[in-house]
Formats: sequence, C-alpha cells, structure tokens
Amino acid sequence: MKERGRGHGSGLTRTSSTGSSLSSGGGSARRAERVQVVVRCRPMLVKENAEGRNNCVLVDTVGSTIQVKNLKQPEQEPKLFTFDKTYDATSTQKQLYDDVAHPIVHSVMCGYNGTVLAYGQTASGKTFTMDGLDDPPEMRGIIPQAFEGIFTHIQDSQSSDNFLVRASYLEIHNEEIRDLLATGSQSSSRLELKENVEGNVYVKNLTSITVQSVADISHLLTVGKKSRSVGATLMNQDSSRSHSIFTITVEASARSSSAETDGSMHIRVGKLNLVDLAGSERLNKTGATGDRFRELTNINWSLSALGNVISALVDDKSSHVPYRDSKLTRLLQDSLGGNTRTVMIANIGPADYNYDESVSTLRYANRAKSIKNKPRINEDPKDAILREFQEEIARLRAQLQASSPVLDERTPNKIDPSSPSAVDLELHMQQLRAKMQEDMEHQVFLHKSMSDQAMACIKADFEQKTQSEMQALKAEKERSDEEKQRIAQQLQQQHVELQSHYQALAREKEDRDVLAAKLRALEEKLVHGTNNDNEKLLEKAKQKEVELALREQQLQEKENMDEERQRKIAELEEAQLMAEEKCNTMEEEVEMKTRKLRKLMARYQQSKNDINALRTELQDTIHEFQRERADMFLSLRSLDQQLQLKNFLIDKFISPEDLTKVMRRVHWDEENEIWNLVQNAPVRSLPYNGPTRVSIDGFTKQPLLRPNSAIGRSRPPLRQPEQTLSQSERDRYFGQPLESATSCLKSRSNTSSVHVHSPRKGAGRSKAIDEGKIGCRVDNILKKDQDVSEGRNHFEFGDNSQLSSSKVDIEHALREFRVDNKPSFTWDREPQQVTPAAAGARPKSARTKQHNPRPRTAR
Ligand SMILES: Nc1ncnc2c1ncn2[C@@H]1O[C@H](COP(=O)(O)OP(=O)(O)OP(=O)(O)O)[C@@H](O)[C@H]1O
Repeated sequence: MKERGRGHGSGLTRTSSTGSSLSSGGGSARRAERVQVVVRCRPMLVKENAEGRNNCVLVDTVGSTIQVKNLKQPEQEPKLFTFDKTYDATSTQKQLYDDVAHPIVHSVMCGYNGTVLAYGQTASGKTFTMDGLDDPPEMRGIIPQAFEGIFTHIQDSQSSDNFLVRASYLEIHNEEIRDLLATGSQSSSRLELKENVEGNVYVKNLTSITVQSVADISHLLTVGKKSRSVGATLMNQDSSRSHSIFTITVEASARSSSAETDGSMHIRVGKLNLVDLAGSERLNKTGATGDRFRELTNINWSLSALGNVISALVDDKSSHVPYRDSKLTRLLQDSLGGNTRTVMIANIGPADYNYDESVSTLRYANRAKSIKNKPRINEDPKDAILREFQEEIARLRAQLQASSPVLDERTPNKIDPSSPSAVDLELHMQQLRAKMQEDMEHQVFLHKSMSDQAMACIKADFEQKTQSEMQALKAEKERSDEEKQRIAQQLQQQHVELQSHYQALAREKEDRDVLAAKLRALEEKLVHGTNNDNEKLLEKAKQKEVELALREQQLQEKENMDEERQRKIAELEEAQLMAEEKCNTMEEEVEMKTRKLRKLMARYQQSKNDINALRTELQDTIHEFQRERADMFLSLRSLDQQLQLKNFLIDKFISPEDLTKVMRRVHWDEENEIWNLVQNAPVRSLPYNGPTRVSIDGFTKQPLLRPNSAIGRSRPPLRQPEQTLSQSERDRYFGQPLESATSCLKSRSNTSSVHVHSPRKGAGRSKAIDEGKIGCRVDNILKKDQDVSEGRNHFEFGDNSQLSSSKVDIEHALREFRVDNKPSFTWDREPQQVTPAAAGARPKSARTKQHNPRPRTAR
C-alpha cells in the first residue's frame, strides 16, 4: 500500500492499491449459494405517459413473478418469469435496500465479499436504484444507504473493535478503466488490470481513500459522480455511458469470543462492490453516431461478454468461462462464480415499446439465477492494512512510553550545601564589623572612667586582639574568595550542562510530538465501536445472526418445499394409478382407463404447451439473435469502412518504404491491446524488393498500385513523394516538416484528382478488396462520424504522438477531400480552396483547426 496524501475534510487518506487481495488468507468454508436475482419495474415516465405508451408488464410482488405481454401480438401468451423477489412501481428505495442490500452489507461487515449489481436497458432505473436522488432523503439509493448501514454497524460495535474503511470508485468507459477519485493528471490516465499470485484481479494504482464517517464517504461519491461519463441519448437525458463500480473495503479487528477460540484478535476483511452497469441499447433504435456509436458498441460488447460468462457459469457442459473477454467480466470475476455474495437487480420499464428489451433483460436475469458462488469469510488475510496500522500504533506507543522525560535523573549535580556560600561569608564579615564597632564603643565608654595605665594596657590588649582577628578574617576572606571562584566555575559548568540538557529535552519533545502526531494520524484512520454494553451487544449480534439464519432457512425451506411438493404429487399420482389398476370390474376398469386417458391427455396437453412455450422461446431467441446480428453487422460495417479509409490513406500518402520501416518497428502490446512504435528496436529482417504493399498480419507483398483517376483525368504519379521520402534518412513519421508533405500533396494535386471507390457500395468495396487495399492498418484515426441520413462520412483525427507528423499530413490532405456516397473522392486542384460540397462534408472544427484532437467525452 502506498500513501498518496490527504484527502478531503476530516482526515481522508489516499492510498493506491498495488495488488492487495482481499480474498486471500484463511477463511471459513461455506456451502455454495445462488446469486440472488430480483427485478424492479419502474413507473411510467412523464415522457412515456405523454406519448401514450401502454403498460405491458404485470408484477406479482407476493408470488415474486413478472409477466410481460407483447401488445403487438395479443394472441401470444404473456411471458412469465419467477425471481427471488419482484418490485413494482410502488416499491420504495428503503424497501429495496432493506430486502436486497442490507443482508449483503451485513455480510461485508462480517468479513464476506458482497456485490450488488444493477443491470437493465438504458433508462430502466439502474442509477435511480443504486444512487437515487440526494433529496428528499427517502429517495436515496442503495449506495448512500449502504454508507449509513456500514457506519451504524461500526457505532453499534464494541469500543474495543477497530475498523478501517476504504473506498475506491472506477468506471469502465470504452473498455478503458478510469479512476473516478484520482486528481490532477492521473484522473485521465487509464488504469491496468493485474492479477496477483492467488489469481485475484485488481486494478493497479487505483486510488483508495480511508474514510471515517458517512460524510467523508458521501463526499467521495459526489466527487466521483462528477467525473463519470454521462451523456444524453434518445432514451435518457442523463444516461450513464460507462459501467461504474464503487468499492468499500471494511477491515475489522475484533477479539474472538466463542468458547472454542482462544480470545485472540482477528482481522476480517469484507469488500462491497456496488455496480451500476451502463444500459444496453439497440444500435438501430438509438440512432447513435460518432462517439455515442463507439460507446454503445463497447457497452453492448461488454454486456454481451457478461452474458456469455453467465451462460458459461450455468452450463454444466461448459469447461471454460470467458472472463477475459472484457474488463467488466474480469473485474466481476469474483462476484460471478467466486468468493462473493451477489445480488443482481434487473431493472425494466413498463412501457410496451420496450417489450423486446424487457424480455431480453428478464431472460438475462433468469439465467443469472442459477450461478453458484462460494462466499467465505476473509479472515486474517496476509495483506490486511489494519494489521499494519495496529502494529505501527503499538510500536509508536511503546516508543513514546520509552521516551518519557527523566528530568530528575539527568539534572546536573547540585551545589554542595555544606560549602559556605560567598553571600554567607559577606554577611558574616558584616556581623563581625558590627560587633567590633560595638566593642570599640564600649571601650570608649570604659576609657572615660579608667586610669591612663589601665587604658594603655587595655588598648594594647585590644589592638592585639583586633590584629589577630583581622588576620583570621583575612585568611577567611582568602578562603572565601577561593570558594567563590570554585562556586562560579561550578555554576558555569552547571549552566552548560543545563543548556545541553534543555536542548536534549527539546529534541526529545520534538521527537515525541512527531511520534504522537503519527500515532494520532494512524488512530484517526481507524473507526471504533462506541458501545460498551457487552450484554446488549451480544444480544444484538445474536439477534442479527438469528435473523440471518432465519432468512437463509426460509429460502432453503422454500426450495425444499417446492421439491417436496413436486415429489408428493408424483407419488400420489403413481399411488392412485396403482390403486386404480387393482380394480377388477369392467366398469371400474373402463372408468380407470378413462381417467388414465384423461390424465395422459392432460399430460399430453401440458407437454404440448411446454413444447409451444419452448418453440416461442426459441423463436424469441432467434429473433433476439437476429437483432444482435443486425447490430453487430452495423458495427462491422462501420469498422470495415474505417479500415478501408485507413488503407486508402496508407495507399495514397505513405510510401511502401516508409510502410516497411514502420512495419519493422511496430509492436503489439498484448497487455494494453494497442500497437506501439518501438524506437531503436532491432530491425526485423524483412525482404524488400521494390515497391511493395505490406499488410500488418503477415507482411504480404503485392505490386504497388497507382491510385485510380477520376474519369477524364490522368492518374496521379506516386514517384515524387516516394523520391522525397527515399532521400530522407529518417522515418517520415519523426520530424519531416509539414511543408514537404504539403508540397508533395500540392504537386500531386496539380496532376489530377484521385478516384477511389466508395466503401459503401458493394461493388466498390469488393474492387477495393480485389486491388488489395484491405490489409493495412494505422491506428491514428480516432473518430469517424457517420451521418447516414445525409449520406456523408466525416473523418476526424485525434492525438497520437507517435504518428503525429503523418497524422498532420493525412489531416491536411483530408481537408481537401470530400468523402461521400458517390463512387469517387474528389481532390481539388487548388488545395487551399475547399469546395462547398467539401465544406459540407466536414465538421467546422475539423476544417478550421490544423490539429483536431478527439473531443472529450461529455460528463
Ligand atoms: N423507481 C423509480 N421511480 C421513479 N422514477 C424512476 C424510477 N426508476 C427510474 N426512474 C426515473 O427514470 C429515469 C431513468 O432512470 P435512470 O437514469 O436511473 O436509468 P438508467 O437505467 O440508469 O439509464 P442509463 O443506463 O441510460 O444510465 C430517471 O429520470 C429516473 O428518475
């Protein structure tokens, strides 16, 4: 795990996953359980009501069935489907959450992986079900309600339990994975899928942010939603053009409390995937063009890959599950047939004009019902981040304790209290002086009353005494001066010691502050339970477990009862038949046989009905298949046209030598599924004998064909651009000035116009194929806008640094071309003057800009 800075508000922490797998580690084994499938039918939209659409869906919420009637063929029986639960237009967001998502959220808090996946046609209510509306609160969808569910669970847990909650948000748009929480330049970069040693798929460098509250995680959802690819379609004003996955990872550490366990701390890691798939749409129904066309092709492709995975999972004979067919199926690998509790919510609309799509959605969902997963608790996985955090917190705490201040021990030696201080000595001398003064005054008083002799005696005595005292005092003073000096030295030394001690203390305090801040930051990332009432908690946990067990039991019982009922009916019928067979009388026999016959007739009728139902189903499937085939054909045709355009451009503007050079350097990047130009690559030996056309997939050679001319005009020579290019040492793609290409084009334009066959005409296409124009590919043309109604094709080019100068050449040339349904391309003699027809054939932006990068997806 790699820290990438702080996020919003109260301590969100960004991390990037580098392969953490949640399903690793020991886990308690569980029996296989079915993917739960529920269906929600939204109410009629205002637009649909205004258009006078009829309702063709009948939802039975009690019997969990749903019937769809084809109002165009009233004689046809309605199609009946049974699911785990069905919800009609009156269903509330809370009802959906409580029934469908709450059990999954609860499982995630216990260490299971869980997935809630919304599937359905465009505008069927997937985003409404998953995200809902912010206001009023009861309109919030499953995702915001799950946030509350998770943090309420944490609050209700014991205060000794620690939780680490992380969130990530990604979208798959046009088969590219984008990080919806990334900031700056990273937000537009596409991410790679990786697989770790345990075979778990993860997204490399996906931002994962630690959150501490509902507000934190809701903020992430809001931020991510702003970056999501959304666009208006004929059917939905705010249609999601990508599949989105909001993932919440909850790591919980709790002491095991059961009698069998040792009471040690365990970490459980649950991962909740909240998936809002992009809506399926028929290509011919939406009239999508340009970017929308490309998006739709990708959406339908990945949804059909998901359908194939579902089919393979429920088909006992199938030994291979094609998870690798799309990014979506790879990311959902664990949710479909893996270690995850999964609920699929199939959304449909009630309007009759969506009959086909609704039936198709219900069929898709019906198949998913049979998928079996094997969820298990992810206990003590090796790579749990919570464990790392807890170990780090313990280490920091120990470090902090060890470094607590020990001021007393380290205080420098105190001054010896027995040694007389200089102050005391001064005081002592002053007292002595005062005493001497007093003595002298006393002597003067005595002197007045004594004889001279006595006086002389006393004086001599006094002087002697004074002298000796003075000497003693002097000696004392000398000692005191020495002492003073010693004390001063001692004081200075102590001062130095104190200084260094204070410095050490300051350093220590800084270290402690850093440690404390680190500890605080780590502790802040964890969320704790707040409940200390153990008995209440245990009771609550038990109650929840009982509820969960009850739910499971009810489900199991329902399944068992169905089986039992079927078995009993068969047994009774058998017994009745046996008893009846024993009847002796003719009458009884006749009666019995009549009954038998009736029964057989009933069975026959039933079988007939079944066969009819199967026949209808087969017809529906064929119908559906044909529709899909038509869609596929449309996309194929579009791709074919693009291919022909690229071939045409290669033929006209890239010399065979250049092409050979490029072919020697191109390399297919398996991982990213793109072609790259490898610079300084060892040159592959490729025999080249004169003008050659090369196809990417085999370096086949064909004689170079000069371009055809328009009727009545001479054919343009290829020699001049060839010469220009052959004189150049370097690849034309790296640095050949634009002017040379332009002049080359101009000189070619002086000769004549170029005539090629329109790719739309069958004869033209086959001729192009005959002439070997198909077979080359350059992937620098990024957009083709097909305006079918006007019968024109627009071509635009995007940024591709590796082929930039070649792209500019081609773009420049295209500015002078018009491509339309007529069986020829017209190339004006004067390239700067675009004919009115050509002007109509190109979007304005493409004509006015020299370099026209691919327009960004609308968000
Ligand atoms: N249960 C519902 N109750 C009321 N309105 C709903 C319900 N479900 C969907 N809608 C409305 O239907 C419209 C389309 O819904 P939504 O955008 O959720 O569809 P979608 O399936 O996500 O479409 P797309 O795949 O194009 O993104 C929205 O205006 C939404 O408010």
